Amino acid sequence: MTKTIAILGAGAWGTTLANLARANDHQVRLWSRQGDLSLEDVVKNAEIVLSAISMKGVQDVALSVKSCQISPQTIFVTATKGLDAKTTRTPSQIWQTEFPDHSVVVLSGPNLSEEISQGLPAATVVASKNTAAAQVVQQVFSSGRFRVYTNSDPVGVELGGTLKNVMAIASGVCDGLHLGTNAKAALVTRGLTEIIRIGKVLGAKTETFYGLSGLGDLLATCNSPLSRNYQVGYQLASGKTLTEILASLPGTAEGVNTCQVLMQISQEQNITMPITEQVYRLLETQVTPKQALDELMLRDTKPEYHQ
Ligand SMILES: NC(=O)C1=CN([C@@H]2O[C@H](COP(=O)(O)OP(=O)(O)OC[C@H]3O[C@@H](n4cnc5c(N)ncnc54)[C@H](O)[C@@H]3O)[C@@H](O)[C@H]2O)C=CC1
Ligand SMILES: O=C(CO)COP(=O)(O)O
Repeated sequence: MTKTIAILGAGAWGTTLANLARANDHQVRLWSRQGDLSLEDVVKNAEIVLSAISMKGVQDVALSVKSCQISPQTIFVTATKGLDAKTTRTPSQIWQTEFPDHSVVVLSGPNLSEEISQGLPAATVVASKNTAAAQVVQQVFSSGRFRVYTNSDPVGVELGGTLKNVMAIASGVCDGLHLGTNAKAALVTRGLTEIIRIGKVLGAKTETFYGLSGLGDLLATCNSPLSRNYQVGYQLASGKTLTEILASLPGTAEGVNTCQVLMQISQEQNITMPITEQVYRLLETQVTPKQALDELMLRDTKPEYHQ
């Protein structure tokens, strides 16, 4: 059945998702700060409101939507991969706080928008506490080139997409320094262990991180020059400054902000995050890429798995 869908954020991801929904004959209205349509007009009578806004704009946009006319049945979908700098909340937690009586669905997976725009096949996950709402969103986007799975762990799905961005920066550094395939495999695998350690404390289920939105997105983003986060790391390794890199980067690299928020969480909740800490110190110019590598390689020896 045709749905009326408001998509907020007309960047790379919002535009790609709009095209996927339109290809399935849904009525899509796209909103951006620079566009001609008002937020009020875009969300009016929408059965689904999907946000693909960069993390830094989510709280303000959610508050603006709150002052618009929204049907009680409207499903909110969030596709942002980040953490709020002020509150450390995830985007779905922000939307759910502002709309406590609505269903909120997280959409996240190994989804480099450039490949999807080219019509290449991809899969994703839609996760919600409300299974029926996740199934509605599944139907909206599913097609022969975009396979959509449901999941009942929204925070886990969301954190998989968010935490891997920091590992993608580290992977870019690893490739930029030409450290080889063994080093990359070690980094991504220990990165997953670190993601699971953080994710469990933040309320996610371990098994979610072994799925598309966890391991799947980690593999895609850590291995593709199309990833903006990977590009940040790769170019840092080549000697550019973060300011120079961000000035020429097409779109948002959420891992930079996420890394700062994670350091705050690490201190507050006493979670060990060695890779995240080195990425943070590198972004803050406290270490060089080579020093960050040495710090990780020369940590105390330990069993692979410990409590
Ligand atoms: N591009 C991709 O391949 C994918 C991106 N994502 C996530 O989707 C989100 C958006 O990414 P992209 O579309 O690639 O970024 P982008 O930089 O291309 O677009 C960001 C959009 O957010 C809007 N925006 C930024 N700050 C705002 C504010 N303060 N108020 C209102 N609107 C604001 C911009 O105007 C733009 O429409 C990010 O969290 C990203 O991690 C998720 C999956 C794939
Ligand atoms: O999340 C993404 C792929 O799933 C996009 O990665 P970047 O934001 O690093 O480009």
